[in-house]
Amino acid sequence: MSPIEFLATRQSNGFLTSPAPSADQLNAIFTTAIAVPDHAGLNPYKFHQIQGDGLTKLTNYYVEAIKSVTDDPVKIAKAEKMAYRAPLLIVVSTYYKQHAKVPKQEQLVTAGCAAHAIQMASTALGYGAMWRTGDVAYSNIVKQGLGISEDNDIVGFIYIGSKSKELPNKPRKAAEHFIEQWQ
Ligand SMILES: Cc1cc2nc3c(=O)[nH]c(=O)nc-3n(C[C@H](O)[C@H](O)[C@H](O)COP(=O)(O)O)c2cc1C
Repeated sequence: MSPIEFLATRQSNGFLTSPAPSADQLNAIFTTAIAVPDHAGLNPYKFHQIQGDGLTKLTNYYVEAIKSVTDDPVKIAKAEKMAYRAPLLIVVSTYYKQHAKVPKQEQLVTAGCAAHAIQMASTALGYGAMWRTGDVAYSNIVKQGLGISEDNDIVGFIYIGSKSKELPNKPRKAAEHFIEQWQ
């Protein structure tokens, strides 16, 4: 598959199981994450690599976060399972730096690019990956549990694992609908 074909046909896969990428593969994945465009080279991101007992610990924060906004037993039961959707979870958050020429929004974009790179590198290695957020991404309880300051943002939870199900290629819209030939 050509690089263009790879980029154009990428898709998420949330049907994930063990094994997760190996240590060497994870090193390769993180290497792509820190190779993204980054104005002034601020490295305005942090990655939490969470597996095993970490998923259990994170679940406690997920549940606490959901219980703080609802007492709906269905939502609480969902929160108890969420972290175990994959054997590996990478939480991508911002790590904003003060810089005269690089506003926070640019740093957020860089962190988003890093999240995309993590998903793409995982896909390139044959794994499935799914970028998720939801209430838990915007919860100070979860942020505090992970040691992320309130003034930073969780950009995404990237769930990664071996695909338990192959998905058919998703039809995409033609790109021309989104392009204006401006003169
Ligand atoms: C910032 C961000 C947050 C997302 N959060 C969720 C989410 O919480 N739940 C979900 O089902 N999909 C979420 N998605 C979308 C999926 O990751 C995925 O992109 C979407 O289902 C389309 O599938 P595709 O990537 O195969 O085109 C999010 C995507 C982005 C970029």
